[in-house]
Amino acid sequence: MIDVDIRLHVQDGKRHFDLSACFQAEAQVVALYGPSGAGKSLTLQALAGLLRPSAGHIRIGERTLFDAAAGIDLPPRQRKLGYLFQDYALFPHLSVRQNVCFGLTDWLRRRPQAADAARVDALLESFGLSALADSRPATLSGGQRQRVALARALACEPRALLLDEPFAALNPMLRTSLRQELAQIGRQWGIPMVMITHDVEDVIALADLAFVYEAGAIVQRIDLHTATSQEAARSQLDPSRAQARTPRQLRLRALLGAPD
Ligand SMILES: Nc1ncnc2c1ncn2[C@@H]1O[C@H](COP(=O)(O)OP(=O)(O)OP(=O)(O)O)[C@@H](O)[C@H]1O
Repeated sequence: MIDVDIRLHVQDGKRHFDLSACFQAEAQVVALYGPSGAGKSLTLQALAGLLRPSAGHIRIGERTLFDAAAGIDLPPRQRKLGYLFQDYALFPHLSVRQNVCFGLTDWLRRRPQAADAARVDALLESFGLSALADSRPATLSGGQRQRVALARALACEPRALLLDEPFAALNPMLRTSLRQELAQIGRQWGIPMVMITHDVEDVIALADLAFVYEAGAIVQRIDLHTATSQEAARSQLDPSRAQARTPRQLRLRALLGAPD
């Protein structure tokens, strides 16, 4: 269960932005969807503990990560969340294995402990990265880089994964296959995910629940499963509807305000 109710103000000189985001979700994959500049990334940064809201609370499962009234504000590391940045933010001078290990080591302890090293090996194996373990990010394809970033985000055994536009850096052909991969990873690891996206197809392919953002607020909640069954019934009643997209896709695209 993810329970978010936050107010946040950011300012840069004369430019400022107010966010008021409130959502509750009991779902494997939650999408934050909406136009550029609507406040999705600020929400994700607040969840991760990189930005401090002025009011409200953030709870994931039994844990309170932030509660302004109770004076609770866990530092990012203690929040136990994996963060996948839009451009993956891999360290160019480190190998694939060192990138995946990064959160498990520090300046004093440069090598992971045996149990951590075994988990990293298992992660590299399950992400198909073992043969690339000693390679640098610059020599990898976009899909391989995404997998390294995901493996790194999972290495610390997070309670939830935060994904900022996980497919933005990929070409359209790769997007389709990596959406399926990400869905499989979510099921396999049983980790809830909060995903930012601009792309309706990401929402349709992956999300259980979507929250639509507009100008710093959430204006709509869409349950993708309910939408699917309603549309299935509708298409049986009216099979003459457009063929180019499935009825489910059309219904969801309409809900999300996407062009046909
Ligand atoms: N530190 C800051 N100071 C002032 N304004 C900021 C700051 N950080 C973000 N903003 C503004 O807040 C608004 C929301 O930003 P945010 O990054 O959350 O949007 P977004 O919905 O994630 O957009 P995108 O989909 O393009 O990433 C934007 O107009 C942005 O310019």
